[in-house]
Amino acid sequence: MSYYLGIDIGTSGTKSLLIDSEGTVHAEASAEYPLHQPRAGWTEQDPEDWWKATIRTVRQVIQIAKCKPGDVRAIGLSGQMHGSVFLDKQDKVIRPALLWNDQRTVAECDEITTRAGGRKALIKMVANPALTGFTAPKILWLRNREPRNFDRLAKVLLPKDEIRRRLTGEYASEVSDASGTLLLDVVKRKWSKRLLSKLELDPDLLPPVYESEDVTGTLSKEAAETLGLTTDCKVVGGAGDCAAGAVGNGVVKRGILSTSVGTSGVMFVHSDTPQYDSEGRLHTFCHAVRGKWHMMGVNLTSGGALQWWVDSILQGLSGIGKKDRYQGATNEAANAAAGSGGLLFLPYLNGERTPHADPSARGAFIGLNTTHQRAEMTRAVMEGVTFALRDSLEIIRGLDVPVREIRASGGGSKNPLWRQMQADVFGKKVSTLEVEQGPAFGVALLAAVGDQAYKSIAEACKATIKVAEQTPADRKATKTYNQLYPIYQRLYGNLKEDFAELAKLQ
Ligand SMILES: Nc1ncnc2c1ncn2[C@@H]1O[C@H](COP(=O)(O)OP(=O)(O)O)[C@@H](O)[C@H]1O
Ligand SMILES: O=C(CO)[C@@H](O)[C@H](O)COP(=O)(O)O
Repeated sequence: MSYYLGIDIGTSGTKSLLIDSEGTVHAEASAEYPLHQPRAGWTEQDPEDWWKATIRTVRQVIQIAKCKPGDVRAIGLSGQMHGSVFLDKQDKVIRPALLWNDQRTVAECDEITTRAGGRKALIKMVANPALTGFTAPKILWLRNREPRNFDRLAKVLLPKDEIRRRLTGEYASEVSDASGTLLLDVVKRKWSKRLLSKLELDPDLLPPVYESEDVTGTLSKEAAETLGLTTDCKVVGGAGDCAAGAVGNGVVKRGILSTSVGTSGVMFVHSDTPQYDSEGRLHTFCHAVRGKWHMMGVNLTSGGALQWWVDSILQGLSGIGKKDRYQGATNEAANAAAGSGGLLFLPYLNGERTPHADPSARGAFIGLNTTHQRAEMTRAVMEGVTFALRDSLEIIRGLDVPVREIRASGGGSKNPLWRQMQADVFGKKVSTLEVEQGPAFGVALLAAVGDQAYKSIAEACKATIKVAEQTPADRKATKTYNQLYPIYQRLYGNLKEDFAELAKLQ
């Protein structure tokens, strides 16, 4: 039998999953790792942790599925986008990777916009404005703030592409993840020589860029031995986790929107041509589907807000272990009514991207009174995150993009309360699929396409993706949320200047 392996280098951990050519999942495994915050607004991870989690989870799935090494024909890689792995000439990691939600590059975003000749000129070259989380500002930050490290710099890789290097010995990226560097000509699907030259960056810093289903190499002898696989096993381009999740959710045509509550929150729609939000609130990136694009809105702290609330503030619930902590907290939240007794939560704990693009935005509970208990506060955190997703939905609807179906994914959407809340806040039924590991499943499908088990990604999705459950909106709850949402929307504008003052003091 032929098997395909999907590996997703997420922010909270790595997930690996093994499917056969019919798309049946034979094994799944995950391993968590820490996120380091040396200062407020800075987020870093050690690429070595991703590699160790990759080895551990791949060995686990091979063991669970009891497959022969030679039966694993191809691997697809997915991962958190925008992160910067800085390598020297000997392929040594120079410093910890800066992540997608790191906010230290405000000055470098201004520098990029100026060097490009203004925001409009920049968007013309790379389809997007400069945002702190993207990769190009991180490279400039290294040049400006750590010149000795910059002098050693030979290659910059995205998180999943660093894992590819360790698997195959090859430097390579693919169009969907490369779009989030701010250095890709998204329309032409190749590196923007023009912008690289304006930024005085050597194009050799970047790896060759492929389409997502293309084979970029095979396992090296060392990697094959470490993982218990063979050197015939191919590695395909794969995709950034948002596009990979969209493939795993079957969002490969217009009309379906996917929402993801992972550490970040994502609202994703397919487009047949490059389509733009004139205000730059949504990103316009290449899709993992050849010759197609997508738009998405991204919230920097989504499931991450519940993680912060449960781990840092509640610090566990009596009698509930770490593994069940989210379920324990959300079971309690289910005892509070929709609307959390008029308590609102702004989830901008790490600044925000869509719709505010403001690194200084901060989190807040608004409307507290003495009747509010822990249940209301936990529920308000979940509702605040869901309102933030609705902000992206409203922008997408405003651009006349058809939204006939909403598919919910990510760790948070495994939770029935959060699924119901999404349906109620969006005022529309949400579906979930039989396979919940969106990005890992998506890139396992890309691996199957790369191995020619399917003619196209669309064909692979049609054959393998099945809706498991539909959650209709509850009218009464939707009415409550429709009263609260306009207040939620106004709060950021009312607090913006105070957030900026506070951020300076943190
Ligand atoms: N049972 C659960 N109930 C509610 N939320 C959950 C549950 N399990 C995970 N989550 C949420 O999912 C998030 C992790 O989602 P995941 O898609 O695995 O993220 P990432 O890809 O960023 O690593 C956690 O931060 C948490 O908020
Ligand atoms: O920044 C983005 C997309 O633009 C994030 O979606 C990251 O790609 C991280 O994703 P998760 O680890 O939360 O899935």
